[in-house]
Amino acid sequence: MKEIRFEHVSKSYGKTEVVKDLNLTIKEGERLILLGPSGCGKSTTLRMIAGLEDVTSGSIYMDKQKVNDVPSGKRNVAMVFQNYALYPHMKVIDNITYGLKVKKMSADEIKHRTDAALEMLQLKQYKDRLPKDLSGGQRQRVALARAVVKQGDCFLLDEPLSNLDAQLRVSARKELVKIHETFKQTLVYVTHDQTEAMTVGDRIALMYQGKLQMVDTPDNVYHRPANIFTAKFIGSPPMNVVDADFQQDKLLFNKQALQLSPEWSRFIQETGATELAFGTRPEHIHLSKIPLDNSITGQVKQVENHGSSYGVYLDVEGQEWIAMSETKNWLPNETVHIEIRMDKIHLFDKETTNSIGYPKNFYGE
Ligand SMILES: Nc1ncnc2c1ncn2[C@@H]1O[C@H](COP(=O)(O)OP(=O)(O)OP(=O)(O)O)[C@@H](O)[C@H]1O
Repeated sequence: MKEIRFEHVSKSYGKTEVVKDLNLTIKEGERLILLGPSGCGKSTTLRMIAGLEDVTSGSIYMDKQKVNDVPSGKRNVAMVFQNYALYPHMKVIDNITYGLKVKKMSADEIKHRTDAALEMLQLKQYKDRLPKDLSGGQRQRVALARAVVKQGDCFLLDEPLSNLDAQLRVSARKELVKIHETFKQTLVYVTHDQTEAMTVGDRIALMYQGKLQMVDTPDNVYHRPANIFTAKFIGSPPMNVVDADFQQDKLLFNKQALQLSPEWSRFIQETGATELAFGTRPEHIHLSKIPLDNSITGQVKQVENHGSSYGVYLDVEGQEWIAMSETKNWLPNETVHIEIRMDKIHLFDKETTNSIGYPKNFYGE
């Protein structure tokens, strides 16, 4: 088990910097998720840990050792790739044991480790098959078994579940967490799927355009997003983030106003912010056909069926909002009253896009 530390790490391909001044400590034994949209630099970051990519500037440490110049084979990491990278001409058992044989491990130790991995990943009955005769899910389990038997210090996974169907992903996700709880290696997991990140991660490191946006627990990333990008990336449908003005104890949307709680108005005054972006999650909005206390109005644009609830798109003073509703009887162009959970709001500095923070003792802290 090892701590992995990035100190001012940047990576460029030619003139394009794809990872920018990354400072991140991955704690020994934790499950850290590298999350972000396609092309944000997550795979490159993982490959730098594995030693499959050079670092352009800065340093990577594993515990106290700087590993920039340590070759991949000497870093004691096990990696699972998105396409599994199994040897097509080798049986399952040989795929799993190959790396151990290359390392000249004793036959007894190889058998011990392999039997345990076959058992854990329910692969015993497939051990003599070739990869082409396995389903996607089974191949994925072989790739995991091959990584598990290495018993490396770090377990690196690059979108390991992306080739599986939705149901298999859920069971594979649980299996992975179980494996990790057995071995407790430092686990770094790349995905662009926020559900996977929320369910598997002890912490999530969210990246965008090569820059780390926030690193924190799934709860904090969801409830206390550090900036507008994080607020909109996490959560589905995404958080509404719209322009608002602050005046005394009110938030103004053009001529309409929402009353703030005394804690929030004091807090905003303390920060001195006036140009604000206001955030509210679609599930924290309640729609009504009749006027409500502390509400504003908007016009219904479209209703979308989400299965268990309906997404209602609204025009509020020229800005688009989305609210979740349990009912679908909202008519296009109808004026509706919008009530917001004022204890669950988010405010961002419009210029920097960073959260202005939250009043002390808010959410019962
Ligand atoms: N060998 C390479 N040469 C040039 N550019 C590269 C190379 N590898 C990656 N890139 C570029 O670096 C950027 C980051 O790529 P990376 O694979 O790390 O992104 P990612 O976040 O993992 O994306 P995805 O989820 O699509 O795999 C992308 O713009 C990509 O095109």
